[in-house]
Amino acid sequence: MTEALNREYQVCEEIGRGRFGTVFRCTSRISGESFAVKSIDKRLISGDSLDSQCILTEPKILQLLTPHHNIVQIFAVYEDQFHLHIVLELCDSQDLYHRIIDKGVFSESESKPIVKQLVQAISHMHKAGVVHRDLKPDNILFSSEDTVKISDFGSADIVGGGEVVAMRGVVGTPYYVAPEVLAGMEYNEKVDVWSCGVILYVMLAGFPPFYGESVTDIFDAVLRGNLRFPTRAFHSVSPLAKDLLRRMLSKDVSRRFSADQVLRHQWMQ
Ligand SMILES: Nc1ncnc2c1ncn2[C@@H]1O[C@H](COP(=O)(O)OP(=O)(O)OP(=O)(O)O)[C@@H](O)[C@H]1O
Repeated sequence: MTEALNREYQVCEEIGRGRFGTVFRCTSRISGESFAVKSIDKRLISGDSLDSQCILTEPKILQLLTPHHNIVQIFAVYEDQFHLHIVLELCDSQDLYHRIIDKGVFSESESKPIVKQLVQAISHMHKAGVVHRDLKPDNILFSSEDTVKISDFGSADIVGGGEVVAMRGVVGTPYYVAPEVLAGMEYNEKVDVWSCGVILYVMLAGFPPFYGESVTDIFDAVLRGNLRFPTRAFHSVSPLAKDLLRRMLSKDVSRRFSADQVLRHQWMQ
């Protein structure tokens, strides 16, 4: 562990592991307050790879976006020859992925406050020219029972000075990734609205809108983008919720809602 980190924080138990690092709970030696610290061993990542760009992108983007009530706050970065330590707001309430597994299905009134906070954070990101590109329930953390915090900006990118322009490159997770990304086309910030639409659908239905037995089948289903609302899962879902889902999951990017349009939709009121 980097000496400077140890001087300021007492590093405690491991709370998670990702592709690039291990996350520990830590406490400030001054205030006694708890935080999370994501520690990356730079020796495990080859110098000029895409992965090494990812680890440096995350603190840079978090610094750009902080503070926002629904984005994990960054407090400090410590770097030495071998390690990068990112001190973050501690989000120790169950993440959305595990909530979905435990609950199965959310009612509209249960999903609304979660999705609203999510879209408020997405709108803030997009205004700053940041596209997350990997929104999925595993990256939606909670700092308390009902406060959403978007995390894991390792796949995010900054595009233009607050102006989001066209991007390329396949980034994301099969069920949640937008069709234009898979098609290898240029894409923009609306890929995050698509992913958020998939998240809302999964919460209301208990299963994803575009499904397949293998990764290739999932990709094919996403590319077809044939949105259905099976009666067994949607019989009690309101027409307004379905209307919003259609607008968030529009294959035609120009017709797909922006984050601000989603926030203004009647279902959100
Ligand atoms: N601020 C935080 N507070 C509490 N737990 C966190 C925090 N950030 C991350 N974690 C936990 O640590 C785990 C690893 O997080 P990390 O961001 O390194 O990777 P990841 O989300 O699994 O994504 P990837 O491997 O795609 O980068 C997460 O699954 C989460 O459970």
